[in-house]
Amino acid sequence: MISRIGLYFSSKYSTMLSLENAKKLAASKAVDLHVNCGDLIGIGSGSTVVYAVERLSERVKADNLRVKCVPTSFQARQLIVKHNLPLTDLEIDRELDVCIDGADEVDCNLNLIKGGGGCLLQEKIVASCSKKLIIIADYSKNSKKLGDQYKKGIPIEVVPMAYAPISNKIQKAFGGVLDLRMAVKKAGPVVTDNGNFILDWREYNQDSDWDKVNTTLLSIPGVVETGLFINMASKAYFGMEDGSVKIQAP
Ligand SMILES: O=C(CO)[C@H](O)[C@H](O)COP(=O)(O)O
Repeated sequence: MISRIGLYFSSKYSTMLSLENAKKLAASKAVDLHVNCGDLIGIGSGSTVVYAVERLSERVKADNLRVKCVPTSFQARQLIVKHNLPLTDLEIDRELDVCIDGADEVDCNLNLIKGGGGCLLQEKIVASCSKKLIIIADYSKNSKKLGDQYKKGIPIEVVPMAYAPISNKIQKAFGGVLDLRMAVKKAGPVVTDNGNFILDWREYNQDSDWDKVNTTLLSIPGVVETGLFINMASKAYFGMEDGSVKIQAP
């Protein structure tokens, strides 16, 4: 089901909305509609989540909203701390009301590619402990099939010593190309918050049964988690170029 929440910006924004403004629009709308006083919230990772935390912080100050936040990454933890929001974890709070997170791509069935920022493992754990996963994104993330928009590949977090045989196994089972994600401003590969490597899987079959593929990938020894979030999202909010918010629900 897809719906639109009217035009929020008048003449001032009559030109096309930038990606940053679209992210902000989606993030604010999702926080306003899905966060209630007393909630335990999972805080996702990435550039769109920055706007969600800013909106949360505004509501805490303006409306005396009481919330506690569980981060999905080092970046998310820093955001929570920067905005003086109460920090908690899954040892203390095991079931969360809502998790708000970004995505690299959202298909027409609300299946997601995540992990472009390398934080997929903790994101998936926190989302799995939340009653609902709300996705916030700009219009460029909205697609029909996984791979239509996001061309960098499906991120797969792996134990470092196993990255080469895992690449071979995936290539043999499903085809495509696997790249070991390399760091920028550091020699060698990206090392995740959990001390693992990331393989980005490109040129896969876009018509795959993603649930099955995900299960098969997870059965390979050394695969820690995949960036395929299948049947996990409750709703996605997209900030659109025309200043509206598109809501996608199952
Ligand atoms: O999965 C993620 C990080 O690992 C992010 O949610 C995803 O990459 C989207 O990020 P952004 O909001 O910057 O577009």
